[in-house]
Amino acid sequence: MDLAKLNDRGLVLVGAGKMGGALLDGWLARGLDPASAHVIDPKPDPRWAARGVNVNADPPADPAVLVLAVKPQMMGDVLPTLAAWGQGRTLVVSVAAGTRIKTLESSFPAAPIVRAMPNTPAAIGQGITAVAGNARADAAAMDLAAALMGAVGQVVQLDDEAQIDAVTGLSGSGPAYVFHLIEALAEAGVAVGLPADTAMTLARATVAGAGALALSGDETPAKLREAVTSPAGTTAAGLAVLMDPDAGLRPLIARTVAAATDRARELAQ
Ligand SMILES: NC(=O)c1ccc[n+]([C@@H]2O[C@H](COP(=O)([O-])OP(=O)(O)OC[C@H]3O[C@@H](n4cnc5c(N)ncnc54)[C@H](O)[C@@H]3O)[C@@H](O)[C@H]2O)c1
Ligand code: PRO
Repeated sequence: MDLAKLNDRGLVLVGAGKMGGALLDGWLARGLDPASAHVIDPKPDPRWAARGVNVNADPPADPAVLVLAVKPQMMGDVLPTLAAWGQGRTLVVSVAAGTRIKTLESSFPAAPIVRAMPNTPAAIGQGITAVAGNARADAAAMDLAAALMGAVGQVVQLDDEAQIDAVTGLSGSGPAYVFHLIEALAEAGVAVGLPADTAMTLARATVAGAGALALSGDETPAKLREAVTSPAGTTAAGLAVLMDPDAGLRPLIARTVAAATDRARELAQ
């Protein structure tokens, strides 16, 4: 979408921390006029004001979109202060883990509401967001939400809000798993004899390059893996460890995603 379309009525972002900030970076880079962007945050990063975004000042009475990006634990304090935007003209988008549509509806009973679970690569337009709407979120509202999140990456529409917890465990938290993979690769490179900075350069570029290759064509990850693996070669030796059915990556990642999904369910309110 041309985010310039939001520029007439404005966008209000409540909570411009790591995720809200990543989204705002992405939207500003893709045509949102800083003068139409309004941040409400008690500890705003000075970069927003420096870029011409309105910070804690005179938000519009009926913005096109209200984006909630505070911690789920803060929602109880924050939602009652925002009820004036729940009249139905403003699309409410919450990116919070855990906070259910039902909870949001109690503060915004007349509003179209979309729960969205993005991830931080949105800051460079390479996020992925899953969305689920309430009954008032008609096709136009879902299109607006998909366009908003589509401006900063891919969008997946969910059939059922309950799936958002699993999305949170996979792609919401997932960038952290991948960053940890880079750390682990670099540390392993040092352990086998490389200087730390060289190992980090190699690890970072390997993960980024493999990720880009995985997205670039129709080859499955399995085919791409096989293309790296010469019979009886080095990769086969490494994968014998990594793909061990009991101690390898699969069971570890399964437990990792399950733990994050369980935590999203625990945060439910
Ligand atoms: N960080 C991620 O990768 C990620 C991914 C997907 C979803 N989320 C969701 O995004 C939300 C924010 O997470 P985060 O990681 O950006 O946290 P964060 O702590 O970086 O950001 C939260 C922001 O909210 C602000 N804030 C606190 N109280 C406020 C109030 N009363 N009114 C307005 N703003 C207030 C804080 O100052 C901070 O800037 C969470 O609900 C989280 O579940 C985060
Ligand atoms: N960051 C948030 C958390 O850790 C939600 C997904 C990623 O709770």
